[in-house]
Amino acid sequence: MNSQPNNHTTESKDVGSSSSNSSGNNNLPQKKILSDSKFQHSTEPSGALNQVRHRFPDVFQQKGGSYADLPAAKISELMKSSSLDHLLMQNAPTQSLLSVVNGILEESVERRNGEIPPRVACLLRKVVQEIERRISTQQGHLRTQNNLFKTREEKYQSRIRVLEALASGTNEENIIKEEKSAHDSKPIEKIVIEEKKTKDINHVEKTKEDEKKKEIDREVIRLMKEVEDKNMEKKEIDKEVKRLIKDVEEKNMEKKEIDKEVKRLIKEVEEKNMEISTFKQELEKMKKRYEVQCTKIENIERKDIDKEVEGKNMEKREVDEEIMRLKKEVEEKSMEKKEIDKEVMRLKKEVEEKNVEISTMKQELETMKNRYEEQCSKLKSEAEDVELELKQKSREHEAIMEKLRNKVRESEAIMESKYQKWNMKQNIIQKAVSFQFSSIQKLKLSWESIKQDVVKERMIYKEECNRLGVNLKPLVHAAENYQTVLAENRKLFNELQELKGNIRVYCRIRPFIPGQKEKQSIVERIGESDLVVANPSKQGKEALKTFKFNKIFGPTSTQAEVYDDIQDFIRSVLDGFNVCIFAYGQTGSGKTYTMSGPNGATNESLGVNYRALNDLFNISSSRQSSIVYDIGVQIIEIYNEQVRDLLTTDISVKKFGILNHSQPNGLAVPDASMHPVKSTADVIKLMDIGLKNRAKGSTAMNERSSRSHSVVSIHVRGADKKSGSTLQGNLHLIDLAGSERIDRSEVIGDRLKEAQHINKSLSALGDVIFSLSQKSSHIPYRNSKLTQILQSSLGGHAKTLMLVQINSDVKSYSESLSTLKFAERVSGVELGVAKSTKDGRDVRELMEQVASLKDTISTKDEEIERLQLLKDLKNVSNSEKLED
Ligand SMILES: Nc1ncnc2c1ncn2[C@@H]1O[C@H](COP(=O)(O)OP(=O)(O)OP(=O)(O)O)[C@@H](O)[C@H]1O
Repeated sequence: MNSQPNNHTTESKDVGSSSSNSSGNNNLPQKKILSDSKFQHSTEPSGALNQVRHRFPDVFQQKGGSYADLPAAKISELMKSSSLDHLLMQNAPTQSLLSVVNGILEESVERRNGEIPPRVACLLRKVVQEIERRISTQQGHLRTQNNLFKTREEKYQSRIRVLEALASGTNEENIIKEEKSAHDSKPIEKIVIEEKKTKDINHVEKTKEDEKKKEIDREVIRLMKEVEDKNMEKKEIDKEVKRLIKDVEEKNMEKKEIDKEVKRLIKEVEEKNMEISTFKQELEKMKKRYEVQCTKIENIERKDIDKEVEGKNMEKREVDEEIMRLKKEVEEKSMEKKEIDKEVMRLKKEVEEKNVEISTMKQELETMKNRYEEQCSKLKSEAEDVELELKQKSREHEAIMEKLRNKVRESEAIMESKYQKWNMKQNIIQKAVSFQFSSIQKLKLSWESIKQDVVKERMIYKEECNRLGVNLKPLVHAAENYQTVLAENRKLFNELQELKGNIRVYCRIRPFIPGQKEKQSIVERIGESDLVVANPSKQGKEALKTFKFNKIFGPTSTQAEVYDDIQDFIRSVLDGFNVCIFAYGQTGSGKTYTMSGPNGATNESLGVNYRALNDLFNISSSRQSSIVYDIGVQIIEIYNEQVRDLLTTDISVKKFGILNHSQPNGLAVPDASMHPVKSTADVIKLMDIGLKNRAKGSTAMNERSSRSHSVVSIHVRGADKKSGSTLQGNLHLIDLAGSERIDRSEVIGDRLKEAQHINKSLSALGDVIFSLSQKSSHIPYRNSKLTQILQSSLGGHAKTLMLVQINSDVKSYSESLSTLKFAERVSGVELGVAKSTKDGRDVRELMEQVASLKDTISTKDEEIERLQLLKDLKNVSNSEKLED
């Protein structure tokens, strides 16, 4: 029965598809489903089935046209080998079996007048039994399927319950954990603070966790809803299945009845067949008896025979009538059989219809089952997914909970350690507090004693302060006298200057200018204050001539070195002295260089004018606490015995008057413009303007020789802040015109006139200085404009510095010699080395006086500093007292 029919391939495919949808645990039901599918396919007409249906009558016809004619062996062979039995054995479709039965019945009706051979009837019974068996198997399968559905449903229900339990379990677990954590939080204030911190840290994680949980819950609720929907659907499907099963059962009952009817009819047909066969036998016997009678008649007399024949004919007619009757009866039976056949056909049709219905129902059932299975599998996969997800979530939850637990454990440990630390600290603090308490007691006691000491100290301090106040008085007095001391110091300094000589002569030897052809110098030796020049036209000692000045600057001397020795004069100006610095020398000997510096001078090459002004401003600003200075500048030139203002563009003033007697403002040329200056930069600007406006001309000795005397007058007015007294000082910085001899200058006309004026004024200057040094009663100031202007700065307490410039070139020997002689006349007589020697004792005394005064000043300075310190200390203590 297990051997496969032609539709084996289709079945295998069905098996494959159903097995792919079912789980491995359901092998047994799957097999049943497999046989169901077999059954199902057997109901459907297939190619193989039609083949069997068409082939079947041919098989019977080939065997001699009648079933009755077939020998028993042949029928059994047919049954066993190729046809019905084979079909049965091969698990042929039910439709084919029914077709076979139908064919047999039709055959028996058509060919055998309703006579069905008993073997065929037996075969029919087998077929009917097979159909019955299949229906019952189908029924069983349906029941198993139903059970399977129920089992699956239960399984899914249990899974859903597990999922629900899992979901609710996670919630409960979380609630339990939360409760546990809440329970663990003991109401220790410090721990609560710590726990709060931990909770705050975990709060964010918990919120995330809750959100995740809520999401899972929502997913579970959605799935539960889906499961409920599916259950509802399943219930409906179950109801439908039950209804179908009921229908199938009803149909089976109907079929059973039909089968019974078929059986009864078959029985009837068999009985009729038996009757027919009995009748045939009797007919055979009668035939035989007739033949015997015929032969007997032949042997008997013809008459007798005829009579007998007539009788026999009568008998035969009777028999024929009987046969006719029987035939009629057979026809009736045939009619009956036909009716039965019709009934069978109708029943068959009905069975077919029922089968179709059953197959439709089965198909429906199958589709529903498939749908149900699909839904179940989907649900299952979803449930598995959800289960996996839930597992994943629960694992994540577990991990998070583990983390939280670890954190809680860690924080517990930390709290424990902190608690212990706090306990230790508390103990320490308690100890410290008790220790401090005792210390405070001690301190209180000592405080009391200190208080008394402080009172005592205060008394002592007061006394000390009073004493200090008494001591401070002379110091304050001394401090007040400081300015006086300073003034005294200034006075002494100027006295010292005077002792050094109010008219001083410095000699500077110009170096050879780069590019100068002849570099033969007349200077043989340069000392500190003496200079030996050699006459190039003479030899030996005769050629040498020694000149002595206050200071000699060689060709290598820098501008700074020269100014270093001039600086003291500048200080005197701020002390209210008139100072006159002028450069004297032949053209090109470096007068302008020394006084102003070269064109585009740098810091290093700046001349006396700029350095002096810079110092003036520096010193005045250092003294600004005590004296306020106002500085003004005038720049004039004396050209051809005419005074010109170099700082004005106003040409209306043609002649500048010169005041012979010093005015209260100290101005010799009051009409010249006065320019107040605040810084060196201001003065530099003015000097630049003056230099540009200065009259210059070309001489044989210098291409651009200064043809006038330039006088830069700086007028300083100081006001003492404390005393209100004022002082006035003038600084005249004079760049004289070249002192060369007229014959050597090779000038004529205007230039000659210029040179004559220059020489005249220079000799007048020499005369004035000489007269001053001789302390003559008459000083010839009026001989030139230059001496008139410088009158206030040359006589009296004025200080004069003459910078004698020498060009050491051999060619300029005679000019240099006359310059040196002029300077010697001025310095030698005025300084009066001899006079100085004469008054050596007085000078020494004065020098000693100066030294002792300097010592006094330094002592006073120290004392003032000390007093200042004491004063500061007193102030501090007073402020402390006030704070107390
Ligand atoms: N000490 C020095 N070092 C370098 N160069 C110098 C020095 N003295 C003068 N000179 C240069 O010599 C030249 C003449 O100098 P300067 O013009 O100063 O002479 P001067 O006496 O003013 O002439 P003048 O009377 O004709 O105006 C200039 O080129 C100047 O730079």
